Parts: sequence; C-alpha cells; structure tokens
Amino acid sequence: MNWDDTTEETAPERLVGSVADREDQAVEAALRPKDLGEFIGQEKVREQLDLVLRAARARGATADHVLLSGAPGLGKTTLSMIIAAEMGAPIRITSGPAIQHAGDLAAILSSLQEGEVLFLDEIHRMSRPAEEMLYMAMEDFRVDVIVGKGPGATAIPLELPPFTLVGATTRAGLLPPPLRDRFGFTAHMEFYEPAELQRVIHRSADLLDVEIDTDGAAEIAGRSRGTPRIANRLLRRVRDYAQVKADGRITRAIAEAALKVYEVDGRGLDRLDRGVLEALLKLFGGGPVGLSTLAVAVGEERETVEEVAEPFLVREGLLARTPRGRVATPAAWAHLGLTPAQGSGQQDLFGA
Ligand SMILES: Nc1ncnc2c1ncn2[C@@H]1O[C@H](COP(=O)(O)OP(=O)(O)OP(=O)(O)O)[C@@H](O)[C@H]1O
Repeated sequence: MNWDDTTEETAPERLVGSVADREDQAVEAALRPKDLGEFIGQEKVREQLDLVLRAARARGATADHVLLSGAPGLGKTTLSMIIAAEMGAPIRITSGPAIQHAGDLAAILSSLQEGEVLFLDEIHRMSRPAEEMLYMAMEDFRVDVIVGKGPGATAIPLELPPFTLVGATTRAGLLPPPLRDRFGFTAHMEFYEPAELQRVIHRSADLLDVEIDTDGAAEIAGRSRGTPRIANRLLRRVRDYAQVKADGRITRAIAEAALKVYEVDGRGLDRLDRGVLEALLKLFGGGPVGLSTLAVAVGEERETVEEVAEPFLVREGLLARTPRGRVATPAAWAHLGLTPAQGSGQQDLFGA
C-alpha cells in the first residue's frame, strides 16, 4: 500500500473524511492516549521511539528530532504529545502554513524552554526562508536573525536552548533532503489493521462511557478506512443511534443499522465513493474512462473525484489509474454485486 497516493483533502461534513472536523477537535483531546503504553498499533514505530526516548532520558539529554509521516488521522499529533510526556517536557504546537516568514519561526524558537518539544504539523508547507532557518536551528541550536535590508542588513546570531523538533507530514517525499536528513529518527505511520481499530474503539467507548460488544466494535472497525480518527467519529455517530433507537448498547446490528443511515457501507465507502464506482461500472462498463468524463457522469468536480474519492478506492483495490483511464477491478464489480457485461473489455484487462 502506497500511502503517498493518499492526497485526500476532505470536506468536514464527510463522515469518512480523515481530516479533523470541529467536533473531532473538541473530543479528540479526551480520547488521546497519554503514553506509549496506551498507544495502539504501529508496533515498530512504538518500539523504536521507546528506545530513542529511553536512551535520551538515561543520558539526561534532549531527545533527537523526530519526523513522523503518514496520512491524516493516524496519530501524529498524539505521538508528538506522547514524546513530550515521556520526556517530561512541555510542548508547543504549530504548523507549516502558520509560519510564513522566517521571523515567525525565530520568535517561536527563541521563546522555547530547554528540552521543550516543538510540534510542527504539515512541515512540508513551511516557507523557504523559514525552512532554511530551521536547518541551522535543528543542527546547531542557533539562528541568525537578519536586521535591516539590502547592503546594510546584518545577521545577529541567537543561541537557542536544546529542543526536540517533531515534524509531521503527509508527504515525506515532498521534504527537501537537507531537512529530512536533520531528523535523527524518522517514522512512517501505516494505516491500522481492523483488529487494531477494534481496540481503539473499545478504548474510546470506555472513555465515553458507551457500552459496546466485540461484534459491534468489529463492525465499526471494518468501516473505518484504517484510520483511528474515522473509527472514533463513526463510534460517536453509532452511539447517537443506539441512544435514540435502542437502549444505548452498541451491537453489530445497531452498528449496521446506524451506518446504513449515514450511508457508510460495509467497507467504509460513502455515497461519493459508491457514486464514482457505480458510474464507472454501469455507464462505462468498468472503463477505461477518462477522469473528466467520469467526473461529469457523477456530477462532481474533477478534483473531488481525483483527490477525495479515488485515493481510498485505489488503496482498497477497487479502482486502478491506468494510462488509458480509470478502470474498475474485479473487486469493484463484486463489491457492488454486479457482473461485467460480456465483451466489456474488463475480461481482457483482468483476465476475468
Ligand atoms: N494509536 C492510537 N491509539 C488510540 N487512539 C489513536 C491512535 N492514533 C490516533 N488515535 C486517535 O485518533 C485521533 C486522531 O489522532 P491525531 O490527531 O493524533 O492524528 P494526526 O495524524 O495528527 O492527524 P492530522 O494529520 O490530521 O493532524 C485522536 O483522537 C486520537 O485519540
């Protein structure tokens, strides 16, 4: 699975969108694991990070800079907070788009305390001058503040206390190599397995005081697109349904009925995803068809189909992007319960 294909930017009202909406932001603080022991899944990352942090603690040193890459909602912010907590250090949170001028970064860096963790989300979206300032800050704990303009400009060196930068990005490939190389530890976060999401759901249900059985949690986990943020969001919607329509307890039947109302199917596809697949199968015999034609057929913008619907369909093995256009896979026909028409070209493509 190549997560770098996932350029999913999601409208907040989309129940299966991976970007945080307002309600997520309000409840996520309560659901965040507080230490590495509570953090579910990502075994390799956890094991490696545990070593890095323990070693730094044993030396009485500030932890090395850490780069976390992976799709939205997989736990990068959570991990940065855990790093600070495990180091007994305060944390400052900011993001690449918020730092447009080198001066913005200088102001933040010069106010850090010794050992503080600076979490820089979307680090790939920082401005170039700020990025260059960061190189020196990361390596030498020093920045040059430029005073004045033109030939009279002078660089005033400013010493910084040692700090740990935790950079997060959805696109590690977009980071310039000099920046990437300055991180002592780089971790790539994978999508979660359903069994791991099931544990996330049970943990969140406990914290939210919701009763849920194993099958109910499994049903929600299977529809959460490998993403804890989506699992927590679906859990909240299913809880609403369970409260209004039943006795508040979440079972498989309740989860199924609730997610039917919200039009999230057994595999986590929503109305938009299914609309794209249905058009591809029913109108174009499974393709190949050009992106623009497909977008017109579903009545959506080209970008919406390409950036919002397709990444997950590709990741799920339901749709392929080929040089000749978009093509449905045999799994797409099976998922929608349809059969490819004889001579549709699908048999040639997949040998069906
Ligand atoms: N491993 C995990 N175990 C339990 N809960 C998790 C885990 N990872 C993430 N979560 C939950 O998922 C939610 C989203 O996590 P988080 O905000 O850390 O994601 P993110 O990768 O930083 O997303 P973004 O890139 O959009 O900022 C949080 O509420 C958190 O509690």
